[in-house]
Formats: sequence, C-alpha cells, structure tokens
Amino acid sequence: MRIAVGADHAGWPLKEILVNHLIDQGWDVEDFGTFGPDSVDYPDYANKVAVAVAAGDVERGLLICGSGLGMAIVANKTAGVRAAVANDVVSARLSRQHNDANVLTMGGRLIAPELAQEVLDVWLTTAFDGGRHIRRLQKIEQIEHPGM
Ligand SMILES: O=C(CO)[C@H](O)[C@H](O)[C@H](O)COP(=O)(O)O
Repeated sequence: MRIAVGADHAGWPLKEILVNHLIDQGWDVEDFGTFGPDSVDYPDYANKVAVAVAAGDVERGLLICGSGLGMAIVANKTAGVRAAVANDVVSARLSRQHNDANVLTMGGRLIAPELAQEVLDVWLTTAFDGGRHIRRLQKIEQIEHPGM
C-alpha cells in the first residue's frame, strides 16, 4: 500500500516521526517534503499530495501543518479528495467510517507524537461503513461534477 506524505515547516518534525512509523509498518511512502525547518507555504505540499491521491498514484495521503486546518482546506479543493482534520482518535475513526476520508491532516503544533501515531494507526485500519454514507459521498461527487 502506498501513501503520499507532505508537511510545511510547522508539521515537518512530526512528519519525520510518522514517516518512520509508516515505513516500520510496511507502507510504501512517497514523501513530498518539506525536508527541514525553513518556512514554506502549506498549499504547495497539500496540492502535491492531493493530486497524487486523486490520480490514484497512492491509496492514502497524510498532511501535517501547524493545526491541520490549512492542509485540509487546500487538499479538499481537488476533486476526489476527502481530507479530514483529526487530532484525536474519535475524529480519525469517524472520518473513515462515515466519510471514507482518503487524506488525513494533523496539527504538528497541537498533537503529541505518541497520540499522532495512534490517530494515524486508527485512521489507516478503520474501514468505511458504506450503507447510508454512500449516498452522501455520491452527493459530494455531484457537487464536484455538476451536470454529471
Ligand atoms: O495553515 C495553517 C493553519 O491553518 C498551518 O497551521 C500553518 O502551519 C501555519 O499557518 C504556519 O504558521 P507560521 O506562523 O508561518 O509558522
């Protein structure tokens, strides 16, 4: 399974920890950066990961900025991406069960590394519930592609 990862300077330290965690678990990680503490702009990284997910190059995406918010705002501009901010386990689980989220965003300034690993593990291993939620995802697709 492949996962694309990206972060800005505020998310970079946590990204490094989570990339190692993912590799330890056998994930094939495509790391789009950033690769150091210099200040960069989160839209550049969110867009790269979102495009990789939407194109089907990877199954999942992980984005980390200071709060997770900016990354989610940008990633959700790309059709086919369902990015969810989750800095807690319950949000991570629900984002999979109800929303079939294919991109997880977290806040490197808000969440401790140990909890971030737990949130990520829950998000990666929780299945979509389907059922009534399929209808709602179809409505999102209709908004993305009006007239289809
Ligand atoms: O986009 C964000 C907020 O929604 C991220 O948290 C950014 O990492 C943050 O805005 C970066 O802030 P900085 O003051 O430039 O370090």
